Amino acid sequence: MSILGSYQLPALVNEPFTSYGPGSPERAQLGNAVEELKKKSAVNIYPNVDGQDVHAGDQAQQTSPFDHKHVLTNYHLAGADLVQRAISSALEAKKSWSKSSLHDRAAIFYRAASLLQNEYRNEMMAATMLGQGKNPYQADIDCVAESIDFLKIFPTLAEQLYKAQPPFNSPGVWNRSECRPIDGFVYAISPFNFTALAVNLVLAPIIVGNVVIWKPSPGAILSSHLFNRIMIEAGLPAGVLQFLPGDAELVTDAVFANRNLGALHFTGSTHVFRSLWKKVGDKIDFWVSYPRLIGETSGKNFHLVHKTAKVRNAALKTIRAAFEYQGQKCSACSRVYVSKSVADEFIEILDVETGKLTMGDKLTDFCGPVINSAAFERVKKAIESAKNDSKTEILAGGECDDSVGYYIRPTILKTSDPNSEFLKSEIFGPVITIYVYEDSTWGPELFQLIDETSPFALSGAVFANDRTVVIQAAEELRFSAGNFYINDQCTGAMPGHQPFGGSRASGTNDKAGSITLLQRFVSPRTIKENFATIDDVRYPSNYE
Ligand SMILES: NC(=O)c1ccc[n+]([C@@H]2O[C@H](COP(=O)([O-])OP(=O)(O)OC[C@H]3O[C@@H](n4cnc5c(N)ncnc54)[C@H](O)[C@@H]3O)[C@@H](O)[C@H]2O)c1
Ligand SMILES: N[C@@H](CCC=O)C(=O)O
Repeated sequence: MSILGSYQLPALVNEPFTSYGPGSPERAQLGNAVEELKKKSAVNIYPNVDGQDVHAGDQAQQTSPFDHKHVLTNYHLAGADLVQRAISSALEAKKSWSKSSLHDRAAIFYRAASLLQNEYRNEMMAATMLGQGKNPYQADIDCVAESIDFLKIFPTLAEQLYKAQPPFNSPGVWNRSECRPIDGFVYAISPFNFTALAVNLVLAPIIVGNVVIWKPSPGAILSSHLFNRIMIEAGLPAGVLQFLPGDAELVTDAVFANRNLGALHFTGSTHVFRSLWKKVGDKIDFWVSYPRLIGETSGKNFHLVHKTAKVRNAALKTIRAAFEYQGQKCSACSRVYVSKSVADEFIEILDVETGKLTMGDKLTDFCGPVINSAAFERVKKAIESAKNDSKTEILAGGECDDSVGYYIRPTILKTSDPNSEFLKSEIFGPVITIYVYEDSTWGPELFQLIDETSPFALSGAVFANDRTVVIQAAEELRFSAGNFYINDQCTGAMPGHQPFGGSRASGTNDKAGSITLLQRFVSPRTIKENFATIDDVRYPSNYE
């Protein structure tokens, strides 16, 4: 549409969290939606290309981690030919999408936000809860609040990006800058654990005029499919977003067989991102341009508790950070360094309060299952190895039961070895490891230990009342975490509040839902227009 006005985008307002408290109408409505989904027979889901479902050949299933006999979806897998077709028509769709106005794109995003806020809220909540193993609170902050925030914030961020213009103009000259989408198409690969992260992965490129080939996670097919439907209903033109569930390697190899890859937008584990980086690097002469590689990956996030900390506050927030959503947040706290002077009190609170956490599939349960059998076996193996480690004791939890769902009790380990494997590697489950430090080691020795024990640098927190201590930790741990918290848990970053991402082995730190992320998806063009004419080739300095 022609723009015959200087439009202003609506002011940003965060989507509030819903309480789902006892007796609330929203709890009742959600309960109905969950029961309805439980009773429903498995939904057939297909790759969606140009807005149309494509009945592909092979199939797979998404089961509920609460009950692995409950098949939520039978989904069809995209083959290599379909991937090529999807890329070709996405590139065709890009011809008009890249020229559309930001306001028209924004209107689609706002419409999608409204659909998610209203018509689709409970369906999306049920899909995220049963599909990804979340309770109402964890699902709400993810598939409703954070997803809507992404839908609303991206147009505003794109507007800010577009507004950045060259500050200098010589007399008679007008310099302009335009944010073209990048060459080719964007390939987005999403993780299972956050519906909102899939939203971020596909929408960041789209708002600035790119087209996206999306391979959703097998652990989040239902919620991903629903989000794709919402975007279609909101008016996203056919071909701009191609939804391609399928075998991860097959789809990726088919995508990487096309020379027009403009960017990889990935969220998931470090080892997968590294393997993808290598594949792209190995074919550097093949690509039309230099594919941009954007990845937010794993973490080994810390809480550092000083002797001046409010101990109960630190312990309770540690429980939330470690065990909410069964520790399956990339930001989850998985190692705690606690001062010897307060360690007994801290551990006692941790132990007592963790023991009270309920686990199951009721709406009121605090903990649920881990996502699948592979995750269950991985976490169980880590707990087994803790049992056999002479320097590690299990203070709480450790019980694993996959008879119905993939349940693992929140587990607290304590190690006397500052270089323990349990302080280094990501387990990605409800397991936390405590290391008690001597108060005398506070300072460079302790900071170096925290900084260098693990290769990751995603999130971390310091708990202390003494301001000099807070300042010292914030300074000395500057490169140990991309998201740093003071007297708060190291999870729960919100778009527009605490843009999220980490460096080192944790990723390229482009920050989900931020202007720095959008910058990765534009290829600026500078335009200089000169209103003056010349009639002599020489400059004054050329005259004798
Ligand atoms: N830093 C962040 O913002 C962030 C956010 C969420 C999750 N994570 C990380 O993600 C991990 C958990 O998520 P996950 O289990 O979905 O991760 P994952 O790496 O197993 O899978 C992520 C995506 O990659 C795909 N994939 C897997 N193997 C592939 C291959 N060989 N080629 C191409 N694609 C492949 C999967 O199908 C999925 O879509 C954890 O390590 C967590 O820390 C990081
Ligand atoms: N924004 C979320 C990201 C979690 C990643 O899996 C958090 O900070 O907890």
